[in-house]
Amino acid sequence: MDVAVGIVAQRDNERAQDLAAALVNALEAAGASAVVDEATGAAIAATPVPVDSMDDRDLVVSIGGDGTLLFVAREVSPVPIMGVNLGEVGFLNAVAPENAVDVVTDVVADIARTGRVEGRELARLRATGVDEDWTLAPALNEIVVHGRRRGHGGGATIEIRVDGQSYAESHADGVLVATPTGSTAYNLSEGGPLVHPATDAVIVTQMAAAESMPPLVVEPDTEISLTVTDADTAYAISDGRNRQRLEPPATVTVTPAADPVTLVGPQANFFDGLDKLE
Ligand SMILES: NC(=O)c1ccc[n+]([C@@H]2O[C@H](COP(=O)([O-])OP(=O)(O)OC[C@H]3O[C@@H](n4cnc5c(N)ncnc54)[C@H](O)[C@@H]3O)[C@@H](O)[C@H]2O)c1
Ligand SMILES: Nc1ncnc2c1ncn2[C@@H]1O[C@H](COP(=O)(O)OP(=O)(O)OP(=O)(O)O)[C@@H](O)[C@H]1O
Repeated sequence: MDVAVGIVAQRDNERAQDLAAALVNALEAAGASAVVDEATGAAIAATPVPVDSMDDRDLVVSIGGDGTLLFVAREVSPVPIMGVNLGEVGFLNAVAPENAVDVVTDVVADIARTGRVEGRELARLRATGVDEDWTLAPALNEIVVHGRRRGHGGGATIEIRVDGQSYAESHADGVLVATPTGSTAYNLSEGGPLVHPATDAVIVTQMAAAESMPPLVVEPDTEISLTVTDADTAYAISDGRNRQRLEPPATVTVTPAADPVTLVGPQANFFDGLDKLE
């Protein structure tokens, strides 16, 4: 089959753009078609398309840091994604830049031969408003519910219910519901546990709670509900970017999202990656 690839390079990053240009050349030489995001298309000789229109591609390559991959996942999933790491941490991006051309052309040759893409499915979380009509973009890392702002005077009282049973209720900066993927991100900074990526789980971590309970790990099909009171304003936020303003009292329900993210390419060694975290 003719394989169609999309490439998204971190904006304003010349190294990412140079690598995108090298990938376009290698893919076209191998008989595949390649398009790039619009910002990259303005900098290199390649066909630019909006990132959200890459959902018709067989594979999308994200060149940048974890933030770029989270952005690409939001725009193109369920299309399989390969992450090339140009960032500092790069937990989600297993491919080193010097290997990118070889790894991408090998994967594209496999897709051409088999018509299939091999990848690992990463679960996401879905947050919806109870009695309010909104749903956030699915979260690959975490859903955070917090008060007006982080820090003194900005918190709220948040009750956490797990499949209908009350687990904790406290004044806090917020509460974080994370996937195993997100365990190494914001969850870790707030004292939540590391969860190995092969584990199916959802993590619930309070943020600077006055009366804290230990972080809780539950099985993925659990319904977590967060009821916010004692604040004029609060927010529900998916992966740090997609946010919904709440007018407390308000309840947010967090459940498994229907579509996972499919990550293609070699899997980063989890324990080696931990050295990169602060
Ligand atoms: N105090 C904190 O640790 C904190 C605060 C806000 C957001 N975040 C994280 O940033 C994410 C949004 O990313 P962004 O790029 O838009 O914001 P950003 O640019 O502020 O990135 C924050 C940092 O989180 C790292 N990161 C993201 N996902 C990770 C993961 N799964 N494992 C390990 N590190 C990871 C990134 O490499 C970056 O260094 C959110 O999902 C949240 O997890 C962390
Ligand atoms: N090609 C692009 N087109 C549009 N938006 C982009 C593009 N590349 C990056 N972005 C925006 O930039 C954000 C992430 O990039 P950012 O530079 O903040 O972090 P990063 O990829 O984690 O890199 P680093 O590790 O260097 O911080 C995305 O959420 C997205 O909004």
